Amino acid sequence: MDPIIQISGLSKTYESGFQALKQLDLSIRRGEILALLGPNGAGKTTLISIICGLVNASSGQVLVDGHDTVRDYRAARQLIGLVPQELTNNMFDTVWATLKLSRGLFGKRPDAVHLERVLRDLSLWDKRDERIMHLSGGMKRRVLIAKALAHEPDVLFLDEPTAGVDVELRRDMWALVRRLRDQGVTIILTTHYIEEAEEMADRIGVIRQGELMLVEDKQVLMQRLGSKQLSVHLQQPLREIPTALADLPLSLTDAGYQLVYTYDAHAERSGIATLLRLLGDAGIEYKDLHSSQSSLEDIFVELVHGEQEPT
Ligand SMILES: Nc1ncnc2c1ncn2[C@@H]1O[C@H](COP(=O)(O)OP(=O)(O)OP(=O)(O)O)[C@@H](O)[C@H]1O
Repeated sequence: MDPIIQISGLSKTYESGFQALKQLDLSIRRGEILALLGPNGAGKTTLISIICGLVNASSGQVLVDGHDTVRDYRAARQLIGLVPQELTNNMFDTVWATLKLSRGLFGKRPDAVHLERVLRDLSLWDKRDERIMHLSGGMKRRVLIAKALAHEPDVLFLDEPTAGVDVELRRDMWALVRRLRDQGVTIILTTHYIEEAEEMADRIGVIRQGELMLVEDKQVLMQRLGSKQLSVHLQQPLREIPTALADLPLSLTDAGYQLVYTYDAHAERSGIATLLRLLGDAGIEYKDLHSSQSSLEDIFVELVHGEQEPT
């Protein structure tokens, strides 16, 4: 793995005493699309704000392409484009002036060709001479994205990019994100929408109460989703899985009273008939059989709402 961002032991306690991030470690791969899922207040915006140098961490370190975001702030920040949740444009400026200024702030030489491309990609070219205050809400959000791309960042953060936007803008944004990824830009997006993570991401991370509960390749997660489980509740507990069953994908739980068999939900043969025959041959009796299939939604709900911390 070639990480572009390395986060280690990152914690944040706000002045109120609230701990928003707890010892978070994460490596973000160069060129990937990483979706960070999590409920309201999980710490996603805090994490992004620390990486972008807008909020100070209480402890821990963030390196962006090897540059420490505190000691080497300018070099690190220059590599990053941030599309925040809230509108932060100067309403009196024109679209073109906003982009030009933003590019200049990052010390990049003027490049009208690049800015034109960005504006055309976001269907904003016709609006380039308009003052931002005269644009619709959707157009203002497009300007936020254009502004984040004006200095040609290597990493783009999108904080809940599609919350409350219409279908057309959502589709345009997804297409743009894919194009940027094809150009080698690393993209991190936060979202509440599981479908968005499924549709867009190479990897999915789940944050809950300031902790990274899981970060996994989407394909691996989807494979796990494609698997089904059959639970066999036994009459008598087993101390271990008998040798006759050793080749099957089985695990023993519930103090030896339950055998869990995992199989591919889409396979032609589940192998259940073989399992039951082998159980019979080995003289293992069971009371009950129960099958289940999990979805990304289940995994997410379980992770996020699973064990609530005592309040
Ligand atoms: N400046 C602050 N002072 C005190 N607490 C804060 C501050 N900013 C955020 N918090 C708290 O930190 C927690 C994490 O907030 P954060 O905005 O990072 O969550 P989030 O995952 O981005 O949520 P959302 O999905 O709602 O945007 C929340 O409980 C929030 O109330």
